[in-house]
Amino acid sequence: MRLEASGGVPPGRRLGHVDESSTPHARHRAPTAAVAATTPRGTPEGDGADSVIVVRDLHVRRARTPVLHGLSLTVQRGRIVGLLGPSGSGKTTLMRSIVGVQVVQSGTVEVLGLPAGSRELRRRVAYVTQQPSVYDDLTVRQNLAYFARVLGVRRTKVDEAIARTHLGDVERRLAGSLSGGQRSRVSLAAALLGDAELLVLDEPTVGLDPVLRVELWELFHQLAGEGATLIVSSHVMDEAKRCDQLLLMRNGELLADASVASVLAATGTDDMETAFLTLIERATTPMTDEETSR
Ligand SMILES: Nc1ncnc2c1ncn2[C@@H]1O[C@H](COP(=O)(O)OP(=O)(O)OP(=O)(O)O)[C@@H](O)[C@H]1O
Repeated sequence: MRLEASGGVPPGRRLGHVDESSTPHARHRAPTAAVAATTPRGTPEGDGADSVIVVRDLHVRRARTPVLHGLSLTVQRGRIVGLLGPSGSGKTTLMRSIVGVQVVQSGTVEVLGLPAGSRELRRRVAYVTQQPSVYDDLTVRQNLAYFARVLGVRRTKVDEAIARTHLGDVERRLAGSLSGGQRSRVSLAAALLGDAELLVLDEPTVGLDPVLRVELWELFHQLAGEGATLIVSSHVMDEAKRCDQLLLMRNGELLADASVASVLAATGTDDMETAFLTLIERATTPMTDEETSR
């Protein structure tokens, strides 16, 4: 995971990966299986004071290939939003668009009432990428003390972040000597230093044992209880059940934007993995004669 936007993108890191082309592309057919209980797709409620993220008709290309095909969604304050989908479905690209480091082809992304990537959002939005962003030759504590200084926050925030991410046992170890899961937690701890209003976390539980996974989800719920909004991507379907809102993605489209209960009810199952597979199956079922003759 790499900390990109808590207190700004690290020096030397280019903003807005320029990988779009201006060539228009054909609009994809909306999946027939879309579940939209939270917000009807295509009609985000952008005016509500509690909308932290409003995405409208977002199209993104990467290396000239269309990756996001007209996504629209709204996220309300204090929610934990699970961003789920197979590898390559566009989760990271959507997250990058939300934190404002992705050039978009068309559409709009508003975060906390401002265009994504606005300077004013730098301290209000924290982004933890899949690649840990830590200095290997500094200890855990030194890493966090450094980021605290960059952000201009009190040193006590370092203790708080270490405690919240359960890094106390390794705080004096060099980051380079830690396991992948521990290094990821250092990145997460750095993201917590600034009390960001929106936390965008790309696969934060990868490489964690089941106990730590549960503890991390407890932390996410505490943060949401304190008013933060969290976008958490994951491949692990049972983690979806811990979220308030699910965004299920496939091939750059939203198969569902709904609560867990709605997704399960719409697919007639109790199991999130089966629900997701059902949605995929419905989305890929060829249209019937009846539908095409309309
Ligand atoms: N830098 C890049 N240049 C070109 N194409 C890219 C780049 N990064 C991602 N892509 C492509 O964009 C699509 C979406 O990728 P993205 O990383 O957003 O998916 P993802 O759902 O986050 O995948 P994963 O779960 O494996 O991280 C994929 O087809 C991927 O190959």
